[in-house]
Amino acid sequence: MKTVLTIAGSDSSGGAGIQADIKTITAHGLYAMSAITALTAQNTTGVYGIMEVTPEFLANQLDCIFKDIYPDAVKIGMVSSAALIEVIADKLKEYKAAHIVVDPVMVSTSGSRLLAEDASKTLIKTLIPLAQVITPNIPETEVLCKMDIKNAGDMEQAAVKIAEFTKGAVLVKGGHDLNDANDLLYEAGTFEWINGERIENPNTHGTGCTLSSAIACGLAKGDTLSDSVKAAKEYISGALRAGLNLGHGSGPLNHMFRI
Ligand SMILES: Nc1ncnc2c1ncn2[C@@H]1O[C@H](COP(=O)(O)OP(=O)(O)O)[C@@H](O)[C@H]1O
Ligand SMILES: Cc1ncc(COP(=O)(O)OP(=O)(O)O)c(N)n1
Repeated sequence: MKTVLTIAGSDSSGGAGIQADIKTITAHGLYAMSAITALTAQNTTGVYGIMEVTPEFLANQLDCIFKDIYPDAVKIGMVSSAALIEVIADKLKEYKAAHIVVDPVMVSTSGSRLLAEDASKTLIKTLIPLAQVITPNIPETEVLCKMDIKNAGDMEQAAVKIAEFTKGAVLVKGGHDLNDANDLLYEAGTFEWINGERIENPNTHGTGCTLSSAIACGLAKGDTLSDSVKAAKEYISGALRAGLNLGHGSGPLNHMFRI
């Protein structure tokens, strides 16, 4: 059985973070493992508290995983501090991890900062260059490339700029575009638009986490990046279309849509 490791934060409401990743990986028929970077007290209305693990404890989790069940792909989500980012980068290099997907989670859609302001530089310098693909949403892309994004042309320009300092591919996600849900994959100097119909559903909590772990599943199975992204996009659309109306805010996706 193929295995995927998620390194991310826990979402107590189960919609994003580690919980969304494990649901996604399991729904793809792969074996899910997790290294938790932080606990969040969170629900569909917002993030009300964050408690980080220590760098030593994160290192301990990663050693336990890599020495026993080697992951075929690794997805990285919320990592809130520079010290934790450095531990992850060191361990991924030590164990020669492959097929790394980095979702550069910075701020939740509900407006909470999930990455310390001073940690962005460490993320860019140490972790992002290890990734086969990074998956920023539009606000994260604006931070990474220091430009405003208003249209598809800006997304293309931003992807090229970001690829100058990442060694891998860039997937600029279009979920925050109010008209379309078109994502742009920039890989080895080539643009590929992966278009999607915008689904009218206010319950989009965890879309980014779900997309990145679904991409990791494709890569773990040996699919190309392009095919992995297309399949992940179909998975997101299915989970949004199936609908689920839980909580008082932006609720979670329906991962049971294929069952
Ligand atoms: N309403 C929607 N309809 C269809 N696809 C969506 C919708 N909202 C987000 N997506 C898709 O979900 C994925 C995650 O995108 P996005 O919401 O931008 O990320 P994040 O959760 O990191 O902010 C992307 O593939 C995006 O196109
Ligand atoms: C623990 C944790 N990790 C990540 C997020 C952000 O989730 P994401 O899917 O990127 O986007 P939103 O759910 O905020 O739209 C989170 N909230 N919690």
